[in-house]
Amino acid sequence: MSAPLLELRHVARSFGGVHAIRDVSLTLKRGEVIGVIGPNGAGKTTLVNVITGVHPPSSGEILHEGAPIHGLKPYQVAARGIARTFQVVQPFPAMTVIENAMAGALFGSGIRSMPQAREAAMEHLRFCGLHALAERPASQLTLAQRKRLELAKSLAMSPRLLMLDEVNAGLNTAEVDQALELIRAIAARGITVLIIEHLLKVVMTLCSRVVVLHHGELIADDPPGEVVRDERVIKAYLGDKFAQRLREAHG
Ligand SMILES: Nc1ncnc2c1ncn2[C@@H]1O[C@H](COP(=O)(O)OP(=O)(O)OP(=O)(O)O)[C@@H](O)[C@H]1O
Repeated sequence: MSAPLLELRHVARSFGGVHAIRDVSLTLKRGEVIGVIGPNGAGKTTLVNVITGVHPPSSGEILHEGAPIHGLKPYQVAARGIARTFQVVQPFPAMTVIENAMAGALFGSGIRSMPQAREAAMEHLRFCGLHALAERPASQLTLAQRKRLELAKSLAMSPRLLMLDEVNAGLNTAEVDQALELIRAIAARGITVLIIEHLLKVVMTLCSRVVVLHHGELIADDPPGEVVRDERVIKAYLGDKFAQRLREAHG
């Protein structure tokens, strides 16, 4: 049997006396869409940061297709096809939309020529519905468009695992629905998606599995229908009334 796409074994990361994540063990399989939820400060972004080499784990192991990656630098992790978006989207404002997407193509995908990078960038802008804005300065984009550009830039890196950190935060209902469609289309390409999300609607409709963090600990790793019935999750995060509404809305 081949090794899982990604495996975390007893991973912990502390900052001074703060245990941002503790003893997290988790396996991601190819083609899954996994949600990560939990209260503010639960360790969700730290989880992505340790996987991507931004903050190496204090202890534990991270294996990508069976090979350890926990000592690698972020660019080395990216080169293995592991990409992420940031909670606060920061396109290079002085560059055009297509130049931003080209940066992704040149950085992560192995493409080295500018015409090829441009072609790849345009394809990803089209996929994300931004091709008509290709020559605009990135600074002119709306928040929803900036988030799409962040996706296009990450996709241009040809990832096999894409981690989305609150990609829907600040969007209105219509924009969230459009983003949902886009994330579905990304997953349909066979890219494994790990999505940190506060909007439970997104998690309930998109994810086959939901990981719940609380005070840095993984307290659940189950299908969404089970997570909303899990007493620990209800107590730590959802609350009784909200959990009840979710169960009613999603059977
Ligand atoms: N670079 C850092 N230096 C110091 N403390 C940090 C750092 N990064 C995270 N922390 C701390 O680790 C804990 C987990 O933070 P993290 O950002 O991972 O949580 P989160 O679940 O993503 O929260 P949110 O939903 O608010 O984004 C918090 O107490 C945070 O203050």
